[in-house]
Amino acid sequence: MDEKSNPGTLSESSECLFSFGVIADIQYADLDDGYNFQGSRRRYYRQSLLHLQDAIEEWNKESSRPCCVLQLGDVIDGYNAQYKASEKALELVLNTFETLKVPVHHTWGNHEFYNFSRDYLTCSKLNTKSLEDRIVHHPETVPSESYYAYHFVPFPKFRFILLDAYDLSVLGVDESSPKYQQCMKILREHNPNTELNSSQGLSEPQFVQFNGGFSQEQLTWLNEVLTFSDTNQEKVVIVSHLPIYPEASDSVCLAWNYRDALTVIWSHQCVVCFFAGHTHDGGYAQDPFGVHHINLEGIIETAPNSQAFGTVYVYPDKMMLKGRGRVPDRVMNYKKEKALHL
Ligand SMILES: Nc1ncnc2c1ncn2[C@@H]1O[C@H](COP(=O)(O)OP(=O)(O)O)[C@@H](O)[C@H]1O
Repeated sequence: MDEKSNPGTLSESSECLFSFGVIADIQYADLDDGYNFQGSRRRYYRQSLLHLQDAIEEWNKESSRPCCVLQLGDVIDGYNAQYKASEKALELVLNTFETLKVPVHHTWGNHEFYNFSRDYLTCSKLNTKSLEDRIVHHPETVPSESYYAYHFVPFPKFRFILLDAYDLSVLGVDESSPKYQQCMKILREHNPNTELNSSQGLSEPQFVQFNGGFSQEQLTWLNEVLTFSDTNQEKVVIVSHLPIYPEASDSVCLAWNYRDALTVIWSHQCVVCFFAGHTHDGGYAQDPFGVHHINLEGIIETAPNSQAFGTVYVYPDKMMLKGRGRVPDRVMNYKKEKALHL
């Protein structure tokens, strides 16, 4: 399904319940324009901050303000580390987010780990876990401190889950730690290349250093939250920096163990959609279980005369993404027998 429609003009059978904003791969740096590794896509490092300002301005003036914004990771570019500008760049971006009149939920991507350690991020304003929801009498739905993931309820019967796609990763972890050794072992088992960022010759091209995956512990937690949501007839939106569905993404950009995440999600009814960043090109596919996978176009590769963000309008029977600039509109119907009865 790849319908285009305008939530503003579509004749609605029911009213919009609430909305939320989405934005990905800002990758700000105080640098002249450059290119991606392949040299095929221009990157607008300074412009990215102006794109963010523009998005915030639009969200702030929407007649019915979004409940929150989901920032899908890679908020500043890895180049900042090279120029010892990481903290300054982060401060600029976070100061810009301060002008947003609704809460922002930050996801962590590879560029966060090029600039900062996991410990640093945990103590930074990029850790928005304080916005999490705690379900009373359900300790199994409380995430462990060993990964950065949480869930929250922006509107009754709708649960949002932020996943940590770098829970298994060699990025951001101390090289002397057992976790680093374990993750390097996984990576080397799947990638014999000297340059671990290269996917050349790999049967599973997602096993590159700039990706990561989900630990069994995190997947078990996800399963518990989805079980609760199924039982309570909630609708669920999942967010991760890395995509998990091959038909919506470049195969190199997928999470290492994307199949494990899909297996968990597919064993539940409640998941409506899965938002990811990382690819910059954008992508969409609905999987055989009816879950909509959206890879959002990245701000960093968005020309000054365009835009790349969206607002998702939530209805009792569907969600509608209204894209701005190079983000297309999408209609995401709920699984037929599972329309929400309010
Ligand atoms: N095929 C490759 N071979 C070697 N290094 C690569 C390759 N592709 C990407 N890299 C490196 O991996 C890192 C992440 O790549 P990049 O395209 O910048 O990721 P992102 O899309 O997240 O910005 C960069 O340091 C880049 O130089």
